Amino acid sequence: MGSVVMSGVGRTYGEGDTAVAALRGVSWTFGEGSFTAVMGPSGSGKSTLLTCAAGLVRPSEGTVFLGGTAIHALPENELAVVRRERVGFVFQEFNLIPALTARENIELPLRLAGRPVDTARLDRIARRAGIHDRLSHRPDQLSGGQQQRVALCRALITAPDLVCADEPTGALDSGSSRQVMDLLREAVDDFGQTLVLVTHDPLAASYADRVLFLVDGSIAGTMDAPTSRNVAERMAVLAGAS
Ligand SMILES: Nc1ncnc2c1ncn2[C@@H]1O[C@H](COP(=O)(O)OP(=O)(O)OP(=O)(O)O)[C@@H](O)[C@H]1O
Repeated sequence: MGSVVMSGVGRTYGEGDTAVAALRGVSWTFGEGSFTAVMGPSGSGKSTLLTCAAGLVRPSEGTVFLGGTAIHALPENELAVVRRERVGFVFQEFNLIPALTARENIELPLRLAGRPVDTARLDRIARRAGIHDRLSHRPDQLSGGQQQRVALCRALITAPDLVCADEPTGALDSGSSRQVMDLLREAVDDFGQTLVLVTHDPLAASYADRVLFLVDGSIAGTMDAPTSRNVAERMAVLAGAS
């Protein structure tokens, strides 16, 4: 059920003379258990695509099915539950709660949903993330890379239909970035998660099964089995054309 099917999705911000068409008629299926990187020039609509897929932003037109649920048509209160319980988010700024320990941060989505904490699953995920010996630390006692790995554990703890990662390595050095990207790849390969990654970094994109290129709010092409070199070359072509 962890697929996202978008059909004819458009999103316009503002009205009249100041209206900006951020997405224009995008149709795409993020298959269950797939890892897709979304790339494109600044302002091409990457974050808007991700937030429409996750139910954070409502499309102006078109339909979005998340794990079989028509989220474009849900009332706000039901959409909030979908976001909380069926989508995991990882952002550039780790967005951990400073007063909570790493373990409490990871447990938070389950507690908010009134669901029991599966301690064995939490420990397994934390061990895979290499933070099992840091679970009683608060975020300010952790490195940036460790904080991002805690954030990723928090995104995975509910076994969501979709994991959204928006520039998750943007604030990390190359070593920490590699650890986070390895972990995202494992979330797909070993936990069967469906993952959509927005990134400007060709190296990060090379971890995906496929890259989706956006230009001016439309799909401008795809690349399967990407390498960082091939992605960088395509991005240079797109930047020249846009
Ligand atoms: N809340 C908003 N209000 C008005 N315009 C917006 C809003 N969010 C995005 N836009 C506009 O929509 C277009 C697409 O933005 P979006 O953030 O989706 O692009 P992006 O490819 O993720 O950009 P970047 O790589 O710079 O983060 C841009 O022109 C942006 O200015």
